[in-house]
Amino acid sequence: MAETTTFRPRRSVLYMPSSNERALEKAKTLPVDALILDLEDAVAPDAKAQARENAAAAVTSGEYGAKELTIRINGADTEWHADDLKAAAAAGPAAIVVPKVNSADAVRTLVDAFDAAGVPETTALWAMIESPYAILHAEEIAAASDRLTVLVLGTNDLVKELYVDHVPGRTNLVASLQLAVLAARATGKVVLDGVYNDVKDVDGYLAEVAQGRDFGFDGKTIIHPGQIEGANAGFAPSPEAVEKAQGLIAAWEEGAGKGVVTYQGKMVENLHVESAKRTLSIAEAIAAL
Ligand SMILES: CC(C)(COP(=O)(O)OP(=O)(O)OC[C@H]1O[C@@H](n2cnc3c(N)ncnc32)[C@H](O)[C@@H]1OP(=O)(O)O)[C@@H](O)C(=O)NCCC(=O)NCCSC(=O)C[C@H](O)C(=O)O
Ligand SMILES: [Mg+2]
Repeated sequence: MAETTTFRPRRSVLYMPSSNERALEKAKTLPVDALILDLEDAVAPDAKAQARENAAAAVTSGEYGAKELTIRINGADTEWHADDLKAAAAAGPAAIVVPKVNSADAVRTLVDAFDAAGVPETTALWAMIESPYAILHAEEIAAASDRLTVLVLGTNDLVKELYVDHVPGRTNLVASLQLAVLAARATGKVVLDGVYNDVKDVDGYLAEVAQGRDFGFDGKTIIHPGQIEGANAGFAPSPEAVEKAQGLIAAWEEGAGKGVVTYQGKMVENLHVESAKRTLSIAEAIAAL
């Protein structure tokens, strides 16, 4: 289940309350890379059972095209966790998203629980990193199992646990975001940025998308259809970046055998060529969607 072998775009990963049947229907046509069918925070306690059924039915419906379908279950310390896991195991989504994963031991316990519940091997574990303790142990969490393929930042819970507010530019989260990206890169995992709550603030949202991309996130979790386009564009290589990557590779190949060439006046070494090739392979994977 290594994520590094085949690249799968996860620019836009949309949460939706699995109790919201209208949203579940609408999502079939939305151009997102992945969906998180939520059973946790977005679903009221008295709607949990129906949401569980809806999420399982969505996963097995075959009506969501190529979108990667995941189910976010309730945390291991809740009364709903066991039933959620059982339903998700039977449905077999691409991944089960588990909130508030705080340690490597918690990952190992979850993987054992997946096996005990009969979760298919094709279903990965996506772990949500959303507490100060989890941030400080993100590398251990990420490395704890091959089954864990994606780290998902939960910035609402993180802000709550840090006793801070959401501020423009996320200056109070910079260290946390960077640690999460470092942990993912050090262990070969995918890492998704947290959500932007103000669904009407387009400028603020796009600034946060750009910030997440610059930090090195692979994509953004989102909460509203209006946020899809910004994430899809922000986490895809721009046409200029693709053109530059092609030119850089061509310049390198023309200077065959030299350890260093220049492109557009700048030094190019093999490591820059590797980055350019990565850019092109991401662009190709997106084009192939
Ligand atoms: C945020 C919302 C409650 C806003 O809902 P609403 O006011 O109904 O939005 P609109 O009227 O603008 O909706 C327009 C149409 O789009 C559909 N819609 C809206 N949201 C979604 C969605 N997420 N997925 C699919 N479709 C959606 C509406 O049904 C309308 O459709 P139509 O009538 O046919 O035109 C709402 O957007 C929402 O509930 N969002 C998801 C909230 C959620 O899942 N939250 C939990 C995860 S966030 C989190 O906490 C992460 C982490 O744990 C952390 O700690 O940070
Ligand atoms: Mg959360």
